[in-house]
Amino acid sequence: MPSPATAILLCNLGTPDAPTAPALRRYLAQFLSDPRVVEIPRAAWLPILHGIILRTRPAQSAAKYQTIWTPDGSPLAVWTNKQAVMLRGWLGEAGAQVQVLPAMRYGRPAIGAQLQALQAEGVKRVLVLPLYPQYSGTTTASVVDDVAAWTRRQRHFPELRFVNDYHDDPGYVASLAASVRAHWQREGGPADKLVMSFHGIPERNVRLGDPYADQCRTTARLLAEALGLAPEQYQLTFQSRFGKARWLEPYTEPTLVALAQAGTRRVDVMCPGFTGDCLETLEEINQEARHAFLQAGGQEFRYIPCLNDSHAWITALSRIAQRHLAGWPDM
Ligand SMILES: C=CC1=C(C)c2cc3[nH]c(cc4nc(cc5[nH]c(cc1n2)c(C)c5CCC(=O)O)C(CCC(=O)O)=C4C)c(C)c3C=C
Ligand SMILES: [Fe+2]
Ligand SMILES: [Fe+2]
Repeated sequence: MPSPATAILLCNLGTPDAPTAPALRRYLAQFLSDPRVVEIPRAAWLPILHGIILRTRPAQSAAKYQTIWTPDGSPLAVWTNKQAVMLRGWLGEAGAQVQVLPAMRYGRPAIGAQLQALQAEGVKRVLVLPLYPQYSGTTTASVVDDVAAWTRRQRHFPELRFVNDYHDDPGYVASLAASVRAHWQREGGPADKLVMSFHGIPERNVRLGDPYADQCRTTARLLAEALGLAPEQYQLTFQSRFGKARWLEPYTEPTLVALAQAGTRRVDVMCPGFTGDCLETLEEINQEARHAFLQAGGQEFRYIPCLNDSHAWITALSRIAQRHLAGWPDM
């Protein structure tokens, strides 16, 4: 059978090739020299990046990756690859003949290399679908920049469409709600509080017009409504602060410590902005934040896994894709 003329590029952040300092240095150098991620002027930032950060952080981060690495590689890559395979299967069952390739903004497989492979196969149309439900200039726009860096080098490129966000998509919210209900069923009921931790960004980006914070708040509200939670039963927080500037607040770990100190005994903790488990969820939340909560007097820290390969999520993702593929031939 000839390969389909339409493809989806399922884009994620990317991850190092190995949990080692040299692999982390390559990955972090690419990530942190993206002007979408660090907006400090190049002339000031690059000496700090190469002279300070890339001398110390690679070894520290490698040690963290070692604690979550699997026999099949980095969890972020494992889940992204599995989601791509499942999405293709789901769309095929729905009668849409599409190729689905995973692609990473940093590291491999690179977005440009995957677009080149699709072009070589004769693909005529590509839907770029980032695995970020909430739009941010730091993530979604950076994927678009990378696609544009490839089109700039092509004389003739496929027709392109981009998904900006799906933070309020009913299927996405329902799949999150289903994951929480399944967790409550396993645990015998809800904890005292549900903490929804999203990746942070600098507060300045939001002041300058990045819609990310609003979209996180909307996702959290819709999820709470789907679960029938009153405002005092859940809390939205932001994690993974990087650097000294002010980031979106409240910060996840200090909030968990404050909750424990104020007498909250049991927490359910989830990361709705991450569609697959990765370093930020498995290490920063399920190891570091857990430790901080228990050290501060909390009794039980119950981590709720990301959507990963849940059927409700792949169904939601295939519906999001189908909506954006509508009107193209063979859909
Ligand atoms: C989900 C959305 C994400 C946003 C928004 C985001 C912004 C952002 N991140 C950094 C710095 C780092 N992030 C790192 C890891 C990382 N970040 C995301 C997602 C978002 N980042 C994911 C999925 C991951 C995990 C990757 C994995 O391999 O599992 C890291 C690397 C790890 C480390 O050394 O700590 C850095 C650095 C900034 C500066 C930023 C916004 C400005
Ligand atoms: Fe990040
Ligand atoms: Fe982190």
